[in-house]
Amino acid sequence: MRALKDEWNVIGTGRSDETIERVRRVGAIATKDNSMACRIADVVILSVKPSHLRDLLPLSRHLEGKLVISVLAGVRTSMLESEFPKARIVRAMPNINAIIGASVTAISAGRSARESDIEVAERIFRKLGDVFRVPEEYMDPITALIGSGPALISEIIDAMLLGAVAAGMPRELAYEMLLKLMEGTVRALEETSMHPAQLRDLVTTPGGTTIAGISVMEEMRVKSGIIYAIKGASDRAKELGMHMESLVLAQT
Ligand SMILES: NC(=O)C1=CN([C@@H]2O[C@H](COP(=O)(O)OP(=O)(O)OC[C@H]3O[C@@H](n4cnc5c(N)ncnc54)[C@H](OP(=O)(O)O)[C@@H]3O)[C@@H](O)[C@H]2O)C=CC1
Ligand SMILES: O=C(O)[C@@H]1CCC=N1
Repeated sequence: MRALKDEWNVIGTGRSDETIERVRRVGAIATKDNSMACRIADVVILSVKPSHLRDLLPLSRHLEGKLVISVLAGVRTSMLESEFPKARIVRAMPNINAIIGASVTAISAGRSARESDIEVAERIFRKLGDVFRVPEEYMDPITALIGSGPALISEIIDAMLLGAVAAGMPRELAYEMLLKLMEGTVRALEETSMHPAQLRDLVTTPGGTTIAGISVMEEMRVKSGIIYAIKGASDRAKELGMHMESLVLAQT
């Protein structure tokens, strides 16, 4: 929100005093009145949990002619278009790295959105990092890979840290070196354009330490576990969207 404030007048809403206080702390206008915020705004960003979307449906009457950007996991533009028929819809999936301006955000246009709407969404999310325009059919896997990705990668880093401690390294030293390792590996892949398997093979001396580590990873099915983790998160995004659609249909 702080990054957006440099260029736009930002109003943040919430139901609790804590949220209002958080919005105020970043210097945006804070209110509990969603209707008023929607009436004033040119662009409305929906960022409640998918299960809370139903509470926002009555706002439809204030959204005529507005650009509505939804970051809700799993919720399809077609559904938002049927609930907010007079608004133009763009769907976005950012990630938590937005807190340091390093998000990767995917955006897809709904049928009602104009080119200029997608450009506005791009301008907004570019303030928070990199932006990719994608077909909406990729949004559920992107939610898994990019939206949930920082958590999955943090789990991997945490596991490697524990491994280093188990092998006898002091935690602080291991953590500092581990973060540099992550950064260096990403840069090596980017700058050489090597496939990860090529880089792995360069490190894997016959009969050496790396193959000993990889063998354990294979025995523990770590790689399959990660493949299924991404697939499972993507399936969950799809399930959340379908669940929302059935709840909304049941209500109308
Ligand atoms: N967390 C992440 O990394 C990512 C999340 N997303 C998506 O973003 C959305 C939000 O997720 P997340 O930030 O984790 O969830 P949080 O619960 O942390 O945030 C939701 C916010 O919505 C507010 N809120 C809920 N209901 C209303 C309402 N009726 N009117 C106004 N404000 C309301 C809540 O404040 P209060 O309770 O005070 O009302 C809270 O600040 C989800 O749909 C998720 O799928 C997408 C990408 C990444
Ligand atoms: O866990 C979630 O549902 C949200 C969506 C992407 C990241 N966090």
